[in-house]
Amino acid sequence: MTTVLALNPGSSSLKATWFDGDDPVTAIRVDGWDGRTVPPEVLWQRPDLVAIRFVHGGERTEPAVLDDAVTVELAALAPLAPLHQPPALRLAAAVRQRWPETAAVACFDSAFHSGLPPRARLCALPRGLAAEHGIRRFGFHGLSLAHATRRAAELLRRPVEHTGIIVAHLGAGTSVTAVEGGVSVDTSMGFSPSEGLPGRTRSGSLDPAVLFHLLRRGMSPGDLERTLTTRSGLAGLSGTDGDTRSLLADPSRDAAEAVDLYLHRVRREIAAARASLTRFDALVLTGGVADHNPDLRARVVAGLRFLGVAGGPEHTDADDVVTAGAPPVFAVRTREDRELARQARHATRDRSLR
Ligand SMILES: Nc1ncnc2c1ncn2[C@@H]1O[C@H](COP(=O)(O)OP(=O)(O)O)[C@@H](O)[C@H]1O
Ligand SMILES: CC(=O)OP(=O)(O)O
Ligand SMILES: [Mg+2]
Repeated sequence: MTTVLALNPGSSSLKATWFDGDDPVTAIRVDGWDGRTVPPEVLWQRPDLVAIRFVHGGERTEPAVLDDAVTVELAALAPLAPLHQPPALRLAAAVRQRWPETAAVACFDSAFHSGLPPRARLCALPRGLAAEHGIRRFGFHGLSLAHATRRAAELLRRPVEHTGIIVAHLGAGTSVTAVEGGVSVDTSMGFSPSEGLPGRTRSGSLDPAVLFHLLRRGMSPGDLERTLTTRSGLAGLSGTDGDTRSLLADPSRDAAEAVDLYLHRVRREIAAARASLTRFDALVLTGGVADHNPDLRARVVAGLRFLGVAGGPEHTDADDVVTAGAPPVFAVRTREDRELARQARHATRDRSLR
């Protein structure tokens, strides 16, 4: 049986899970990971195969076995995912150095969105300019979405081809995606994981005039990028570290306003996603916030009665919570690790390397 190490460098944590076949045997989570040093416990035991989450795969639609050429290609995308791509590249370098004989597979968040239709993929810029600079919308959180979509179809007891769902991934990064027939048809993150909803430290979408204004007032492009990616979002609004646990424990008005804005923006994005679907069979909530905080889940759902979503009786199904309604709400536990292991096994199934 193949052992797989699944590595998920998120913007607020590093998660590692060892699988024996399909079964997770050990998992560790390093909260507040600095993205620079690779903690030794993450590389404690050599697996047969390593799967590494890269949020940005550019135009790639499938996982790729990491070699020098793929690494150079992924490094070129670092400016489009500054919180994620450099740490993932460091992790990949450490893995390849430690276990040069072991295949390491890059699995991409963006690949789940490779079927976005033009209306969701294009940016409303001059076409020539967008083409010259490779500007288009990609979408992220795809490994989480792939698992959530599969699980939602199981819970609906229907083939995935006959489902229309909205998935809100509520983690340190926040996104909402409309998935029809198992395919992403629209999503709130775009060219980079900075578009759309505010995150723990990311501003999310802003009027572009805010950027011109700050640049004209003397802020450098580098400072602007750092401010919008590491000092904004829930952290910037509240003066805390932006973790929902810190926000909910903070009695200040700023923290309460940050939570209110977050919930409002998540609901607004869910309502917008409904316009991208021809059918709406379930709302799926996933990501660290949804996994750990039933109260915040209920507060998102409480404002969505106009979509037919309502807080009804709940039951658990394996790791997940089903709230009855038409459509129902599924709190699907985030399992990017399972998806990583699945994709890496699939990508290397014909290789003698394993
Ligand atoms: N026990 C918990 N209670 C409430 N919120 C939590 C808890 N654990 C994690 N979270 C929330 O989940 C967020 C992290 O989500 P996660 O999806 O793990 O992020 P990432 O993958 O980007 O590191 C934290 O910022 C925090 O807001
Ligand atoms: C894409 C993204 O924002 O990921 P995470 O929530 O893991 O930081
Ligand atoms: Mg994450």
